[in-house]
Amino acid sequence: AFYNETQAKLFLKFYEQPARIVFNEFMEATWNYVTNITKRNRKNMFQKEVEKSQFMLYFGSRARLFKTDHFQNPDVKRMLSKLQNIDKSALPTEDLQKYNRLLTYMETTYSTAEVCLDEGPCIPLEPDLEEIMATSRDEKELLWAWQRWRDAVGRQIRPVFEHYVQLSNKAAQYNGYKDMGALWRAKYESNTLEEDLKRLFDELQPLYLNLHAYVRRSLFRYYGPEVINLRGPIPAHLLGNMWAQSWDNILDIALPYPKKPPEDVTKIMKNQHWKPEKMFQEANIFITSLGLLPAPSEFWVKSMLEKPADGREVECHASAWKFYRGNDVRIKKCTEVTIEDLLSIFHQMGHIQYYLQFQNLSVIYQEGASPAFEEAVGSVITLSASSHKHLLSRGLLSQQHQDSEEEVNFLLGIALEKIAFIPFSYLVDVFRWKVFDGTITKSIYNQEWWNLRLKYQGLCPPVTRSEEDFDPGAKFHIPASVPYVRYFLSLVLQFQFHEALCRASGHAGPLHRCDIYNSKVAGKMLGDVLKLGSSRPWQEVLKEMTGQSNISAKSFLSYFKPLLHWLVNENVKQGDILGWLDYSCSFEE
Ligand SMILES: C[C@H](NC(=O)O)C(=O)O
Ligand SMILES: [Zn+2]
Repeated sequence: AFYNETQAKLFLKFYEQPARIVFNEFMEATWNYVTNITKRNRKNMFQKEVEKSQFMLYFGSRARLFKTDHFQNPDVKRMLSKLQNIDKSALPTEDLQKYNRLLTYMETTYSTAEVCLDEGPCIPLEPDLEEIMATSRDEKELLWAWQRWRDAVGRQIRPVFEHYVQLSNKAAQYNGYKDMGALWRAKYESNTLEEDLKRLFDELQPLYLNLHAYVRRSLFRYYGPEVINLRGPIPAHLLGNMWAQSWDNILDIALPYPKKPPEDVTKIMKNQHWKPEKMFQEANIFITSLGLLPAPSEFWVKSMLEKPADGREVECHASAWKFYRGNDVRIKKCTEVTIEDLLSIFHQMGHIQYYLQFQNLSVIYQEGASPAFEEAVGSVITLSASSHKHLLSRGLLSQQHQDSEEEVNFLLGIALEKIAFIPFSYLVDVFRWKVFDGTITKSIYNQEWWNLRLKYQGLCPPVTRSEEDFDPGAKFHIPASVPYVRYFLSLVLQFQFHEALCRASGHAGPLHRCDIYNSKVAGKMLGDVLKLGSSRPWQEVLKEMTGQSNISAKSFLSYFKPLLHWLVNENVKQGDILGWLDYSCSFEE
């Protein structure tokens, strides 16, 4: 029996209140676990997870009973169709409980892993191993940290990951998708997603290839010809980051004009006795200067802004949380006083702002217009916050004027974060989509991961890898089953937003000098997007904001145009080739 539109409206109305209660209890239980990893908290989380899944199965299956073809109200149709995708909750109970155990085992293994020195202490990823990867310039020490982290995490996760893939695909099929990759891609409401991704990647390739060649030359000068092959890929442990996903920590090695080094903002923050709370207040000040909503008092009371000092095990990977109860929004982050963490806090506070802005919508619409929109909001604010003009105005820089060479140094610093991230953010889900659709079978997980790392990033493993290893498992989002292509799309989107907001704020001149701080016009433009949540297709939202209905790399390219010219000239001057004709690190015969 198919029900009519009036009954559909009642059904959706009836859904709201219980949904808020069930989701709130689930979020509280999950929060309690990740901020205090104990058996009891895990058991409670599993219990709440089952309850949430039963609730979603009840409503998701009934939502399929409505024939909406002749319905008049587009909202009712959109809400019913969103209700139908219940992800892993579609699994039979014992499969679901097994799946939840696998997921929690992988995520907790990652979050509690430590690397032990031969004699002496064991050190965790945050902050210790990340600090080594960011600041050590000793190739052997970098190799030690890089390899031991992968031994401690990737190898443990590999056997479980194979079962996770099977159960993920089973859940996807229950929801009517051929595999979990298809279910993840469906969130973008686009039947041209994969070609759009390929087009954007190709448009950005010249930027990446020129940056790669230039950084390879810089590393060659620093570490010498035994370590760097000027015609080959770059060893993955030398880029200032455990996953070589962003290279901003090796700006000192790659600085275009070393006689004009930029001021060290981290040092200035430490000299000014910045504390984590002040870093969050700084982001709040920026956001409220746009006329957007302040972080509510509950945020300051309930968030975990630092790694607890009481010995508790916590999940340190930074994330923003909503609890389906009005102003109860929180961030969990093991904050260190560094510029990198300050900018990461701007990113997380962008998620918080989205939650605050869409809280009056139906629960069904309380998410970003697309996962990429959610990621882009905080990052677009960070683009202004990291500008020379803004840091100067906030007393985090003292040098008034930036000459053209200093400006190249600045742009290279932003490029090491944003341009380096292009291929990494693209390949993580290219890998996982192939794993889910069966192209990459479990016997070749690691070699296929490194094939993609070579093909797209021009990186190679600094030591021989085998199928005992599972290097993708050493990156949070894989054991945590968090999709990643959202960050690639956000990279492009955040510059498209930035250009629109800068124009709205009355900015004139190069895009990289824009700071929308204090612009109520820009704030309103952004707020209007956030208030919509996922109630409208993201293409419509993008058109209203920027005038374009498709995601475009034009803004990204124009932001870095001055730098591309400089890089091309530099690479020609050095006689450097773009790309990596050779295919392996020098150590391999
Ligand atoms: C870019 C992505 N950010 C996040 O997870 O918050 C990462 O850390 O890899
Ligand atoms: Zn994010």
